Amino acid sequence: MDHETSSKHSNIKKRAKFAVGKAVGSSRDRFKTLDSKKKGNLGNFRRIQSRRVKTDDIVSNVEDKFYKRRNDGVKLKNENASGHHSKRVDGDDSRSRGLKSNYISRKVGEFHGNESNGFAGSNFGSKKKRIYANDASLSKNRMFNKWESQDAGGGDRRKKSENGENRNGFNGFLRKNGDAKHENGKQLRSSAEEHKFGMKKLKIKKNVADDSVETFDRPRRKRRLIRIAYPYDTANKRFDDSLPTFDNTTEEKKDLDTEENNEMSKNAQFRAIQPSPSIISFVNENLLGRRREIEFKRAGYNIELSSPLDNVPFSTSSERERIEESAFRNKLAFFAAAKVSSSFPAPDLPEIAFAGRSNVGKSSLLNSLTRQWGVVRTSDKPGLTQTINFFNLGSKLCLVDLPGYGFAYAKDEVKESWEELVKEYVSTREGLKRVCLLIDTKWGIKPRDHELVDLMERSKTKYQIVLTKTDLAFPIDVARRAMQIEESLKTKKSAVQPLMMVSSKTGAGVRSLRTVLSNISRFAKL
Ligand SMILES: Nc1nc2c(ncn2[C@@H]2O[C@H](COP(=O)(O)OP(=O)(O)OP(=O)(O)O)[C@@H](O)[C@H]2O)c(=O)[nH]1
Ligand SMILES: [Mg+2]
Repeated sequence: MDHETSSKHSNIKKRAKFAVGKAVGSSRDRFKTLDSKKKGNLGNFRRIQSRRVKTDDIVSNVEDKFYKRRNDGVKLKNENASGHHSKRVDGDDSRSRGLKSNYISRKVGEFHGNESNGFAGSNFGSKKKRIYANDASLSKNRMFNKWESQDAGGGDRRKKSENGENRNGFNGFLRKNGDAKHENGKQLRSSAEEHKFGMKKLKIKKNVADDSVETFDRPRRKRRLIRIAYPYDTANKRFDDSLPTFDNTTEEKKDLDTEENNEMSKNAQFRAIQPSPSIISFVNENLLGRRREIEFKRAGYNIELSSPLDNVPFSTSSERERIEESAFRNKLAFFAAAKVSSSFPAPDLPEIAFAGRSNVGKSSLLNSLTRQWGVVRTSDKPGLTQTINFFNLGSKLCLVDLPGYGFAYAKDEVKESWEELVKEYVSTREGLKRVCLLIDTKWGIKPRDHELVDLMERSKTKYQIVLTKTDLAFPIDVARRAMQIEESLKTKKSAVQPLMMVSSKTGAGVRSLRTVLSNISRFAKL
């Protein structure tokens, strides 16, 4: 018996050396000596390290049980052997770690309801088995399946013969495993709860099952937060005069329904508009509306230039970007900004103002008309221009960029103050020769636009409608919108014909607008 036990321990020693000492200690040392190229497989080293940590934890968990069992004289009576073992377990060298690992595996087996079959989870077999044993805490059910397939081998036979208590053998393990799984399930749940409430994870060392806590230490995947820069998608949103409310009262729902129906009928009405042939031909000749680049190329425009349609087609490099209107060849220079009417500069030059809802493209149009990109600041966020900005175009003309009204990211009081300022400017400003009222082609005239139109009618300020962002609508819709607005302003006396259609992006219609505006400066009398 003694002989058998001592031979068993020498066997343990050998296998420990091979299994863990070699795998953990030696490879780690070797890793240290490797050069950076060979360290490529860092993942392997880490895996080995983590396995080692688990092993050490489990050893401290089961140490007491091991010595208790041994001292009870179940099988291990040999003084030498016990002394040898205690030395090994307390020791810190790789060999003792290997032994610990073996013993732990066996204990894990016990934990899985195989108390009588002490070697059920033993790693005396292949290296693979040792890994499974350590993996036990990762997934009890999975481990069961692995053991079921592996323990059918020679390792099981040895357990039966060596352990006197092993009366149930492998079948016993199978029978009891169901209960064990139930227990483990509970423990896993409790561990998960601990983790959930942020409690200390590795605090109970005596319970082997608590090693499962480690399995939850893996960093959880962070939930992806989708941030929306603005509360509403400004690109596709029809800007109403007020922000939509989200109250779920039935009355408001009804109102929304009726509004929606109205909106639908408005769309249907819009689609029913038959544009006049002159408008359609103007749209097609100026390549207005959403078009493919190939059309621009065929027409001889260089699409690599900004606002390509504002260039001379088939031009040589010396001709390109030539502005035919002399007034617009001058340098655009900012010279005043006003928040209140008292700070308006003296009206020395004929002025052309650009009014419209926020984000309609007023500032962009100024840049596009003068071909001086970046002089006037633009943004896709409504409400960038917050003061009345005055720009000199040489000594010929003054271009005025007004703050937008309607939808803007600003406080209501602030927006109201802008609107009041704009109204005051357009109705009282001396030297104001024309207001270009910019309307987004996609959305058409809105109530706030009508308000301004009425005001300019009362104050007899000349205004001209300019459809913007035509490149975002189909050509036929551009023509429809132009037709619709012309019809609605037929009776207005201060409205100047023709209605203009432009795109600051493609440059379509910009040249026509430039011609109209330079004529104003030419014939203006101050
Ligand atoms: N596709 C397209 N986008 C345009 C056009 N004109 C302007 N934009 C875009 O519309 C956005 C608003 O342009 P702005 O010129 O800043 O508009 P704004 O009317 O001055 O706005 P506020 O200063 O807020 O009143 C910017 O992102 C521009 O790039 C156009 O003709 N076509
Ligand atoms: Mg602006």
